[in-house]
Amino acid sequence: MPPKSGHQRAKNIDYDDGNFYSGDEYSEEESGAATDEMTDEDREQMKIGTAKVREALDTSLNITDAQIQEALWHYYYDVGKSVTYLKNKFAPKPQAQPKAKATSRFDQAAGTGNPPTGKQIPDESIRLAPCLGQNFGFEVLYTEAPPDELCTQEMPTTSGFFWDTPWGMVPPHRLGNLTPVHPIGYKGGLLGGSKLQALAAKRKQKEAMDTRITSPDADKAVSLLDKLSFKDSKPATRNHEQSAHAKYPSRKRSTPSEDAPPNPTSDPAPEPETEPAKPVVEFPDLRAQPSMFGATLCGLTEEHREAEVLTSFPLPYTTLEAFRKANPFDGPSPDDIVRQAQARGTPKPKTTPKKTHGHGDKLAESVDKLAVADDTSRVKSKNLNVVEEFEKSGMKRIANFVVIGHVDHGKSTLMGRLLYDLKVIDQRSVDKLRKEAETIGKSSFALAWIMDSTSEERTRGVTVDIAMEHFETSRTRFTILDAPGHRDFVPKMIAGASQADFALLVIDANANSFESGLRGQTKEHALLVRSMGVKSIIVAVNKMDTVHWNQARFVAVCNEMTAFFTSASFLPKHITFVACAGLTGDNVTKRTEDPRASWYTSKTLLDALESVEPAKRLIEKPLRLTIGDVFRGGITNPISISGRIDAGSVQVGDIVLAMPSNETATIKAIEIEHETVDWAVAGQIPTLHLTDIDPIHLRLGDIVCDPKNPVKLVKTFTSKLLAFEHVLPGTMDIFRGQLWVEGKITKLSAKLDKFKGDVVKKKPRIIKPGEVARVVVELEKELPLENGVRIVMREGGKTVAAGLLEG
Ligand SMILES: Nc1nc2c(ncn2[C@@H]2O[C@H](COP(=O)(O)OP(=O)(O)OP(=O)(O)O)[C@@H](O)[C@H]2O)c(=O)[nH]1
Repeated sequence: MPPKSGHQRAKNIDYDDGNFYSGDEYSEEESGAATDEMTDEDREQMKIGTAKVREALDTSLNITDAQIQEALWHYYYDVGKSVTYLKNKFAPKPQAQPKAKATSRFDQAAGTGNPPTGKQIPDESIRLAPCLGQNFGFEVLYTEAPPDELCTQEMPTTSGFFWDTPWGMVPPHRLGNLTPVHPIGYKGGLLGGSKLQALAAKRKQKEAMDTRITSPDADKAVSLLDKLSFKDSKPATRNHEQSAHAKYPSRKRSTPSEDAPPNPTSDPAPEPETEPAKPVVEFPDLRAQPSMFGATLCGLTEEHREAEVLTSFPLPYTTLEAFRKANPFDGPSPDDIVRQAQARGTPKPKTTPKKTHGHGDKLAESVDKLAVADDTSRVKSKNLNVVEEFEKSGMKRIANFVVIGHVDHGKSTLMGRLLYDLKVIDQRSVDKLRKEAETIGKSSFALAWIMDSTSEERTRGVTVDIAMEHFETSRTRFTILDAPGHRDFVPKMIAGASQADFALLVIDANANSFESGLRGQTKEHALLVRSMGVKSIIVAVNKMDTVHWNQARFVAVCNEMTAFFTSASFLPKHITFVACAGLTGDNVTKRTEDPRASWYTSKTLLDALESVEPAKRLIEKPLRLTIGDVFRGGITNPISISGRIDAGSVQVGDIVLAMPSNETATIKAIEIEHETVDWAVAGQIPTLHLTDIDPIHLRLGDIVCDPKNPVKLVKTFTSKLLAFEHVLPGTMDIFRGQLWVEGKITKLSAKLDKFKGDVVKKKPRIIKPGEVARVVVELEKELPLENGVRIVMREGGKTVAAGLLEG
């Protein structure tokens, strides 16, 4: 039968169980041995003690004098302890404990079975359990009673699955600082001696200490230190001694200096010149011969070496000639070849192929063929004057807006409806989506699927990533950035907001949903977009069909939100409310015909979008593009990025600088809304196909800028912040768009007047929600920042403040 796991044993044995002290480790014979060396004084004490114990014991218990004396002997004539022990041992046993649940072999092996019962041992809060640890040359310190399984007779030489592992054969160089002790084999008893032995030894130690230190406090402290310093006291020697004490030892009165444990406060005792002779106990060697694998792993014993057993085991085929000649690391790796070819961007000059191992060279050739398309020398700049080109083009206004709001308030559906009504999406595609949505029982999501295109988003019914779609009216080219509403995706929403000129906040008109939205992301999103510089906001009070186009409900939502927007420093003239229903299309692109909505005479959603004045384009400023997405892997365009141009312009052939990686790249091609173009200007969200750069240097949120006018990397800055929560000096996550690093507010310099910006109070201790302050921020790593850039501070997944960089 395989040895039981420690956990299983722990379940089946109880410290209170009478059998715990029985068996080989304690017998009448041994107890006799223990009294062999009694002094007169011992005999006298024994006599008195026996009488007292007998008196205290229940007469119905059948306990002999020898048993009482044995107990007294081991408890150093402590009548109380002896009585407790004898009662425990001989009193009728309490009802059997219910059988513990079996632990699976997997749990046993993984050590994840049920925890040991961990019963407390009386008078001891800390106890050393050397029985397991000694097999590995160290000891285990338990802050409570050690698991029962460590102290049972069923304990093999090592525990659990590793009981037959040849520990002793571990080669010395693998041991590090460990001093292994050879397993001592089964000996029919506890490796560390019986409980009585332990108690007797402890009492002996205490006695020795008593003679040295008289103060009771010092005594306690030293006894604790002794327990802790147990590790340092020559483990190997003690292990040998312990293993020799298979029988209960006879007790000797020893002088304190002989047996006292090492006292860390006193000078170390000089080492004895010669080691005292150790008792030799022979145990049968129960270790199995090492397997071939084990021998390979751990090395061979002397015996095996002498017997000229194989000392090494060649791997198959390694003796073959071809194997010896082939060196897989000879020459560049396939990755290196691809990278070099990409970086060069020029076809490799034809050289006479070396007759080598073939594989790497063939790959290099084929990569070079592919790399023809990646020829940097062909990326010629047309050297256009982009500002003039833009003015000549008569391009429509550009407006990018981010759709924000609490999860499930209908953002994607509303945008799907907008695109459908504007015929950006044809009827056939919508029918197809409807069918697909019906098959998985989500027909109401068909319009949302126009925006939510990934299978994850469709099956979960939740937007996960920013979706980008375009549409245009007679005056404006719009880009929709549909942000996820779920709080787990707030950083994605920040990414969307960082590319937007204005925001569309979608609110469910239903009272319950509106309330939960306020507690959730409705307000947080609005604050975030404001913190990121968005000035104008359209509020779509959506799902008006669910509240029967109740005017009072609409007014209530408008009032509550207006109060909030004002506190978040949106100007009333930049806030527009629209009552609509995305699912039915009422008031989205055309006015509703529902008679219940006759009270609403204001703008449709499309009119509201048209009436927002887009942000001013900073075309003549140096280039600043925030990377919103990175695409990798195309053969012709191995690395592409997309993102909003915050300032400046780009054209094909331009060399741009990515920050903070500080790496340059060449623009190979530009695409806007799937059309190839020669240039792009501030406000647009182009896709740039790049060359001469490794993808690792381009991350979401990085800034692509003009190498002649690069953005600075900053580690410490002053910021004017608006607090949404209480702000104290301390660590925060600092966001610059999608880029974020850990940082901390090191100083609250001043509290400012919210409207005029004047200093109201110097060195405030705390900034309350709604207050504006000047603070100093230190970042763990540098971020590309410059004056006027907006940052967001979040802590524990919550937005606590937003700031404007001052320098
Ligand atoms: N009755 C009614 N239901 C609507 C309306 N708009 C959306 N819904 C429903 O609301 C649910 C959620 O819509 P979504 O468009 O996925 O919501 P969302 O805000 O985009 O959700 P996330 O993107 O995951 O944050 C869907 O079942 C829609 O059919 C509406 O105007 N009226």
